[in-house]
Amino acid sequence: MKVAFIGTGSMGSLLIEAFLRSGALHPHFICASNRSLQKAELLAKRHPGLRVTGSNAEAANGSQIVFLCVKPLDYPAVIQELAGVLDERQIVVSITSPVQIRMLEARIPSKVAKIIPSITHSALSGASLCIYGSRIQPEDRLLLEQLMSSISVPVAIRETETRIASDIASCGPAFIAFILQQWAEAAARHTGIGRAEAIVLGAEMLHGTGKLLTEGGFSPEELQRRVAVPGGVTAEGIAVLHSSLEHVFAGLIETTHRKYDEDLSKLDDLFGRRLLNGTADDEPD
Ligand SMILES: NC(=O)C1=CN([C@@H]2O[C@H](COP(=O)(O)OP(=O)(O)OC[C@H]3O[C@@H](n4cnc5c(N)ncnc54)[C@H](O)[C@@H]3O)[C@@H](O)[C@H]2O)C=CC1
Ligand SMILES: O=C(O)[C@@H]1CCC=N1
Repeated sequence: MKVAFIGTGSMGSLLIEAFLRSGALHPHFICASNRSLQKAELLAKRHPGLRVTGSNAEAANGSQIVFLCVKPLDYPAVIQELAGVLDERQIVVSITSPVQIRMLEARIPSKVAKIIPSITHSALSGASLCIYGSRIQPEDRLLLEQLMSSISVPVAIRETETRIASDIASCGPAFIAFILQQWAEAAARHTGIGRAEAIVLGAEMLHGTGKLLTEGGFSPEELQRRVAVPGGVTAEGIAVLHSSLEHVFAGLIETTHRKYDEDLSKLDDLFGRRLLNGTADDEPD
């Protein structure tokens, strides 16, 4: 099975290397393209056999699955380049949340899916969020879920849930890392423990907590009950978090959804302009 990756930045490279490491894909069956070819060439150097090209159309041509790994506002240009080479047998996978499946189905003949990945896939873990377009057949879905399960836990979601699910699964590692950083810095400031030591302790704690919440079968409520012994320290700490965090998550969700809506309307505009004029200004890397 030939698989193409358009865009070999952070997420495109991460997906390619995770699929290779898991053994799901072999370098000889991957073709990658990137606007600046040097970035893709680094991947080819690390993985002999992997083909790279500066032409998105050449990468996509004849590939059974084409992963689009560029930023949302770069989609209209990439789709315009690919429209002439894609056919109805190919599966095109968008990895970005604001690009709607309807936007792609209106412009290319291929089957379209949206799969939002997460940096956690580089540790062959985390949930990948799968949304299937109207042309995706049961066998296409099976193929995509088999591929994604080599590096993640594929979870089917509705397109209307993309932003919130992506907040948790894809932005979540950054949000949790930020909380850990703040916690470790406060610990260092207030107690004199080393920041690095606090981060090691926190990272091991997160690893174990994640395991308990997944394979351990714990719910968040059970986990709190088991740790917060009556009259103990944890319950006092949870009371502080309860009052301090009350509005934090509502604000977070409001902000990410506002940004998503802005991107969505920019995309509608950009896709519309490309359809009318056949072109639009491209931003350099
Ligand atoms: N970074 C993350 O944790 C996650 C990112 N995503 C999505 O992945 C997408 C890519 O994000 P990153 O990899 O972080 O960004 P990035 O900026 O690292 O990579 C984008 C790549 O696309 C290339 N590119 C731009 N225009 C191009 C064109 N016309 N043809 C070919 N290549 C082109 C750029 O040179 C760059 O290498 C975004 O849409 C983002 O929403 C989704 C989930 C998680
Ligand atoms: O920050 C972003 O826009 C991307 C989407 C999900 C994670 N990172």
